[in-house]
Amino acid sequence: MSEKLRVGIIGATGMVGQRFIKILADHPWFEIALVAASAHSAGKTYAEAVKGRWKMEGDVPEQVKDMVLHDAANVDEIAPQVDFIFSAIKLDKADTRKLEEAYAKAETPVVSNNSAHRWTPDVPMVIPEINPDHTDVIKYQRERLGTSRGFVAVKPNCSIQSYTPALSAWRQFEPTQVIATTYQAISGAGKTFKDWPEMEGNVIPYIAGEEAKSEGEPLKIWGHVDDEKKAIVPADDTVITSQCIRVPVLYGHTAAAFVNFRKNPTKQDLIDALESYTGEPQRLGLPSAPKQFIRYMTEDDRPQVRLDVNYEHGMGISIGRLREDKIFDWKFVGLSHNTARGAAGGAVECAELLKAQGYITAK
Ligand SMILES: NC(=O)C1=CN([C@@H]2O[C@H](COP(=O)(O)OP(=O)(O)OC[C@H]3O[C@@H](n4cnc5c(N)ncnc54)[C@H](OP(=O)(O)O)[C@@H]3O)[C@@H](O)[C@H]2O)C=CC1
Ligand SMILES: N[C@@H](CC(=O)OP(=O)(O)O)C(=O)O
Repeated sequence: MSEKLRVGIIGATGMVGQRFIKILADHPWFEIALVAASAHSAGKTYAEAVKGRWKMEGDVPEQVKDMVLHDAANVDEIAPQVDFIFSAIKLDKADTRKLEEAYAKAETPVVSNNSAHRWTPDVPMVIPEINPDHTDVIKYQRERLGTSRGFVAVKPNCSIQSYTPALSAWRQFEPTQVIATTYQAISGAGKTFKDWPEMEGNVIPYIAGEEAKSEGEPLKIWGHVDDEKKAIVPADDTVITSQCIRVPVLYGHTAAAFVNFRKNPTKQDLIDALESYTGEPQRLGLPSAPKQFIRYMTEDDRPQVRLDVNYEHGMGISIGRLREDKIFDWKFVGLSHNTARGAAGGAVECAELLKAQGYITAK
């Protein structure tokens, strides 16, 4: 590859924005051309803006330290300077939808972490290993927006990524009912223990809006592009119910899940399906693709957050404790990294897929 694509990060100063900076500091296809955040940060250098709130391991990467932050609202100023945008802004949903579409209409594709557009019917919500074909809907979105290259694509909520990959590997056995309880890290709320000391030794049984996302988003991911409706139609053959709990962990969302199937897989069928599950990112050799998307751990006390969260650089999913249940058919535990696979890493892999498919190009 000769030239890297120029990427702008909006919301670059937050927890997810910082993870984007870390991942993209040394990316073979993309280079950080511009950083933006709220009007409050605009005009500061990146290093000044994150002073005292840099939450990543290691120092702020050299190449962004002296970059001057833009106000993300200045679409006309930002769009001409970049080939595409990663969005990690935290704004209310209506404003986010408007801002992300403004970039798309300025012919600048947006790959977003924000939940605002997840249920826009012609916006693909992509886990590249699972539903890479959903990007087919982009042609209909471009038709609606009147663009030739601009569009919005999103990655799903972080907590679903600890159980949805396993259920996706098991779609062939026709899962009908699922209970998923998630144990979510505080970085999911953009926080560390320093910012949120009440979380030390504590458990909070409420994360606003999370249960609806946990129950609904996998269905869109398992849906299909309907050419008549020019939209993604969610699957309706699985019902998920969930409870989402905040726990005193910095990185790593764990899920304890129960599942009923229409078919009758054995334990070995289920393990084989996990271990052999592979997708477009592996086939295409995308730079962020884990070699092994899902691993099965046989030890009784795994996966553990401390030992396993960074599996495949935080891009792999660890599953364990698969066993028969008295009420449901099977139960298991899953773990994923919420700011890597679950946020910035998942979005970067999605952008790599979009580039490989020809949707993101140099301007
Ligand atoms: N943390 C996680 O694990 C996950 C987060 N997400 C989503 O990613 C997004 C970012 O989350 P997170 O990084 O945790 O949030 P943070 O609160 O850590 O960061 C928010 C970012 O948004 C910027 N921002 C705030 N107000 C505005 C504004 N008016 N205009 C432009 N930018 C603004 C902030 O800039 P400034 O510094 O100037 O205030 C900052 O860069 C959210 O939508 C979140 O729901 C998705 C999956 C997982
Ligand atoms: N709500 C998640 C993080 C998040 O931002 O989710 P979403 O991308 O769906 O808004 C958590 O607190 O762990």
